[in-house]
Amino acid sequence: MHLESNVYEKEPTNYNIGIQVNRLTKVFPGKKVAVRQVSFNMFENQITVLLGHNGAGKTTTMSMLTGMITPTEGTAIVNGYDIRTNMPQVRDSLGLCPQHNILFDELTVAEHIRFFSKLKGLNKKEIDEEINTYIDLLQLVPKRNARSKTLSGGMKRKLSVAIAMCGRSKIVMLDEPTAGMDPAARRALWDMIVKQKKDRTILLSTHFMDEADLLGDRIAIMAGGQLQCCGSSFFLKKKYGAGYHLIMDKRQDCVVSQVTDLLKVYIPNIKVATNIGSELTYILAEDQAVVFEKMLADLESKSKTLGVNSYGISLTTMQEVFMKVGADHGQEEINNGEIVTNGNMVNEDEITNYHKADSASTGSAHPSDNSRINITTAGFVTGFTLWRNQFVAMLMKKFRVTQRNWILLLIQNVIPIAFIVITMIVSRMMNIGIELPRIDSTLDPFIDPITTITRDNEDNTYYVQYRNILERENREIRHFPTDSMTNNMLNQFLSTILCGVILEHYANNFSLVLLRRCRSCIELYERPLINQNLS
Ligand SMILES: Nc1ncnc2c1ncn2[C@@H]1O[C@H](COP(=O)(O)OP(=O)(O)OP(=O)(O)O)[C@@H](O)[C@H]1O
Repeated sequence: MHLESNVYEKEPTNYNIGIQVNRLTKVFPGKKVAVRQVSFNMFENQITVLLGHNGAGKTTTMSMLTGMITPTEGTAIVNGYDIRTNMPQVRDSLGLCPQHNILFDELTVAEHIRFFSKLKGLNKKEIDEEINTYIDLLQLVPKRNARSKTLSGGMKRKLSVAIAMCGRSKIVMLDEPTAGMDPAARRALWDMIVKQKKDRTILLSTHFMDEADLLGDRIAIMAGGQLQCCGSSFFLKKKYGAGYHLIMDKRQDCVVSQVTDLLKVYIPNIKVATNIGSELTYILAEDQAVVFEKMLADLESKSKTLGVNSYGISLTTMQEVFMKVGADHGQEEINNGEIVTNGNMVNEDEITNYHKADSASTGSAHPSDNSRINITTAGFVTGFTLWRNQFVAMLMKKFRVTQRNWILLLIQNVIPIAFIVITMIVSRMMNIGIELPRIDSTLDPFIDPITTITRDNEDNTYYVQYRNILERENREIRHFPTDSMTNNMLNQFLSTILCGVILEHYANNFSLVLLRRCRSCIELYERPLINQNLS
C-alpha cells in the first residue's frame, strides 16, 4: 500500500514489505478509541520506530499485530499472513519483547533462549549457537547461568529482547526495549539491534528521541490513536523542524546584541532563540543556508572579540519534531468542548468550573499553588480524629469498590431478594382455589380403645368435638374429675408398666394379647394417640 500524503515519505522500492497495516482500529469497551484507522508499511532490513506520547496507541497497535487483542476494524498482513485469519502462521515468524518483562523466575538466561529457540523449531546445534550469539551480543556472559529472578531490571530487558530475536524471528516487535537501562547498556542493545536487522522487519517503540533518531530507518509518530506522519528522521526534521540551530558557547564578557548584529548582516530577521547560561542559540531557516558559509567565516574571525568560545550548527532534533507533531495534535483534540489528555476525556466546562471554584475559595489566580498541602507544617493526626478518618476512609473505599463492582452487589443482595419475592408470589398464586383434603378423625386403628377424658366444663369446644367422635364410633368413655385424672392414670401406669413397654411393639400378636388383658394400660397410652388423630 502506498500512502499519498505530504506527511508520509515515499516508500523504498528496493525492500520487501514485512508488515502492512491497513486501517487498523481498536475501540475498547466504553467507546474508548485507542487506535483509529492506522495505515502504514514496515520494510524488511529496516527498523521502523513508533513514537508517541503516553496513551498514543503504540502498545495497542503492537498488541493487535501480535494477536494479543483483536482489531475492531481493519487488518494487517504480517510476513504475508493476515492477522484476522492466519494468526498461527503469523506467530511462527514473530518475536515480541513486551513492555513488561515476561520471564520464568526459575529459568536461567541460557535456558530462556534455549526454550524459546526450541519453540521456534531450531535444532540442538542451532539452539546452542543462538544462546552463545545473544549472550555475547548483549554482554550477559557472566549471567549465563543466573536465574532470571536474580537479574537487574536492565538485564531482564536485555533478556526479553534476546527472546524476541532468537529462533530467527523474521518479524520482531520491541515495545520500549531500553526502558530502565543505563546509557552503556542502551548502546550495547542498539548495536545488537542494528546488527540483527538484516532479513528481519523490526518494529520498535520508544520514548527516547535519540534512540529513534539513531535506530529508525523510518519513524512513525502516533498521537491520539492516529498516525500523524511517517518517514526517515531527515524527512521528518525537514517537514516539522524549524530549520538549523546555531549554538554558541559564550564567555561571561560576551555582549549578545553585538553577536546578533553581526549575524543580522547576513540574515536581517534573525532573533535569539535561547540564552541560557553560557549557551546562546539562534534558529536559522533552511532557505538561508546559502549565506551560512560567509556568515560563519565572519563569526570565526571575530569570535574572540565577541566573546564566543565555540559554535556549531545542527539540524532540528527529533525532540522538536515530536513536540511539534504533539502540539499540532493537541490543537486538533480540543474539539466539541472535550479535551483529550492521555486518552481520558474531560469536559472543558468542568476544568473552568474547577478553576473558578478554587480561585474563589483561595482568592488566588493560581489555585494549584495555594491549594497544595504544606507537608512540612502538617502535623500527625492522632486519637479520635485518626480513628474517625480511618473509619471514613474505609467507608469511602468500600463505597468506591461497591460502585465499581455493582454487578457483584446485584448478585449478592438484589437477586436473592428478588427470588424470594418471586417464590412467594408464585406459591401464593398456585395455592389459590386448592382446598386441602379433609382428614377424618377416627379411633379405628386402635383395638377396643377406652378413652379417658377430663374437662373443666361441658361446653369446651375440644371436649365437645372429642366426645362427638367417640360417641359416633360407639367408643367407651370414662370420665374423671379434673383433679384426680393425673393420679388415677399414674396409678394405673405403675401397676401395668410392663404392658406399657410391650405397647411399643404394637403390631406384635403377643403384645396385643397382653394389651387386651391390661386394658387400663391402654387408657394411658391411647390418650396421646387419640390426640394425635384429632389434631
Ligand atoms: N484494555 C483497555 N481498556 C480500555 N482502554 C485501554 C485499554 N488498553 C489501553 N487503553 C487505552 O488506550 C489508549 C492507548 O493505550 P496504549 O497502551 O496503546 O498507549 P501507548 O502509546 O502504548 O502508551 P505508553 O507509551 O504509555 O505505553 C490509552 O488511552 C489507554 O488508556
